[in-house]
This record gives sequence, structure tokens and C-alpha cells, in this order.
Amino acid sequence: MNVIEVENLHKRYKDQVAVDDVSFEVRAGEIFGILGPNGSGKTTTVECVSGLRTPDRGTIRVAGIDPLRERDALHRVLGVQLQSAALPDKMKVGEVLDLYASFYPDPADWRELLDRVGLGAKSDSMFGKLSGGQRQRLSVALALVGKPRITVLDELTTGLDPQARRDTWELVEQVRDSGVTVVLVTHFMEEAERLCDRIALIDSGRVVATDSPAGLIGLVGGGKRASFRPSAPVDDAVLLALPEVTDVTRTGDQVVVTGTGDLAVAVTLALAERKIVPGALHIEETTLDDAFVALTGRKPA
Ligand SMILES: Nc1ncnc2c1ncn2[C@@H]1O[C@H](COP(=O)(O)OP(=O)(O)OP(=O)(O)O)[C@@H](O)[C@H]1O
Repeated sequence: MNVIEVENLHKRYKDQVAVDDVSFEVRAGEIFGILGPNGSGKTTTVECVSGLRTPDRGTIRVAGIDPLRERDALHRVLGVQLQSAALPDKMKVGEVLDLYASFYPDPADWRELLDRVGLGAKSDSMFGKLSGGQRQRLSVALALVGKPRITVLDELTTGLDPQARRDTWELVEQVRDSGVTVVLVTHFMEEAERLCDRIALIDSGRVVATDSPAGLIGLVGGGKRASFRPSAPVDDAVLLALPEVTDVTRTGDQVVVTGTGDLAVAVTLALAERKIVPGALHIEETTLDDAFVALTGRKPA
């Protein structure tokens, strides 16, 4: 079942087209990633979905609700955490939650919510004293205080250290596992690959592809990559003749072979038959980064 449907969304700011033509569906119970480099139109897209901006064209439905026409109904099903929520430094965490809870007719028990996001001991702390990771956790609690069916989390881990980022990822999974559909906006390929059930890959205001992380990687041939420095010259044709190999590129004396299956074994055997040693052999799985580069023709920002 789809809980969000976006069709042909277009939004321009004066002479800047932020969202050119974006369509996607979000299914109930998934973590859906909106992934793309800075400035690709992700925030504008979710602001339109959240009823905070008026699209120039296109249709949006959130649990069947038109975000612009039925704001109160939207408010009941969708909890939003947008980038850099500004809260007064001197406000206590508990006071912030009390305030947000007062916006809803039937709010969640915010103390329980604070425990869930790992801030149970912080209700008397001032917002200004929280670390970056704690602020992000609080922002997740604020997005959930209205007991939404769907939540939008925008650039949740930007600026966090690796441990805080991993903790936040676990929290997002817990939110999904508690039955809330999550729309996760991110420009971190690794984050999307690790967390999302499906991803809309966005570039310059357009959806380049929508699929599971494995599906996106599969779209570009998927599989593996082996790079090495051969001890003697080897023709591309020798490598391309192997059924596991789909492509061979070279940078200086380094050879990069992409393919599938037992790529490294096939390549090293073929080289061994010619008494060539693959120096500095390095084997990698194709990542979303690679898929992004292949699908857009450029590096992620
Ligand atoms: N309020 C605004 N007025 C004018 N231009 C804007 C405004 N908001 C965004 N833009 C421009 O629209 C484009 C898309 O921005 P948007 O914030 O939606 O992208 P994004 O993918 O979320 O990027 P980021 O991750 O950097 O926030 C950018 O070129 C941005 O400069």
C-alpha cells in the first residue's frame, strides 16, 4: 500500500528550478530514501510533501490527503523533522516536548518517547547544552510526538561523528520497526545504502532511478570491482573474454575490472596463466556511489 504518492512535482524559486519533475511512491512500513547531492531539490520536495511549500505543478497525496488543502488532516498523519530546527537554547527538553505535544489532540507520552530516543535523563537539560547527536535525537522525538503514521527526517546525521551517526541509524530503524513509515532525506550514499528499503535517487531536480539499494546497484551492472597493477602488460581483451568481466578501465598502470560472480578468482587465474602477478590487488563491491556516478555521469557532491 502506498502512503505517499508524488506525481510530476515541479517547483521553481524565481529563476531557479529547484524541483524539475519528481515522481515517487512511498510504501507503508518502509524507510524510503530521497538521496541526492546538495542542492538537488530534496528539501524542497519534502517541504512540498509536508504542505510547507506550494508546488508550481504536480500532485501530492499523503495517506490520500492533499497537503495543501487538508493541513489539519495532514498534521495528524505526518510528523516532520526538517533541517536545523531552531529552538531557544534556554528551553528545557521537557518544556519543548510539552509545547509540541500541546499541538496535538492525542499526543504520545513524551517521557516514554524521550526514553526511546535515548534522552530519558535529559528532560531537565537545556536545549543549548545538548550535543549535535542529542539534538538530532530530540528532533526525532518531536517528529513523533503527534503519533504520526509517517515521518519525514531531513539530513538527520549531517555534522554528527561516526558513533552518533550509527546510533541515529539504529534509532531510525527502531522507528520503522515500530510501524512508522520513514521518509529519509540524505546526501550520504552510505547512509542510504545501509538504512533504506528503497531509494529515489535525485539529481538536478529529477528522479534518476527508484529502487532498493541492491536494485540500484544492479541497474548499473552491480557486482564487484577488482583493481590491480599487473606485473607485465595485459590486454583488455584477455580480461573482457572472461564471462565474469563486464568492463575494464585503466588509470596509469592501474587496471580496474568490473563484473560479477567470482570476479577476483577469474581475473587472478587468467593472469596467473600468463604468469602475471596482480600487484596491490584490491577488491570492492559496487556501492551506491558507483551507481550514482553511472546513473548521473558525475560524482556525488
Ligand atoms: N527559499 C529558496 N529560495 C531560492 N532558492 C532556493 C530556496 N530553497 C532552495 N533553493 C535552491 O533550490 C535548489 C534546491 O534546493 P534544496 O534545498 O531543495 O536541495 P537539497 O537537495 O535539499 O539540498 P541541501 O541538501 O543542500 O539542502 C538549490 O539550488 C537551492 O539553492
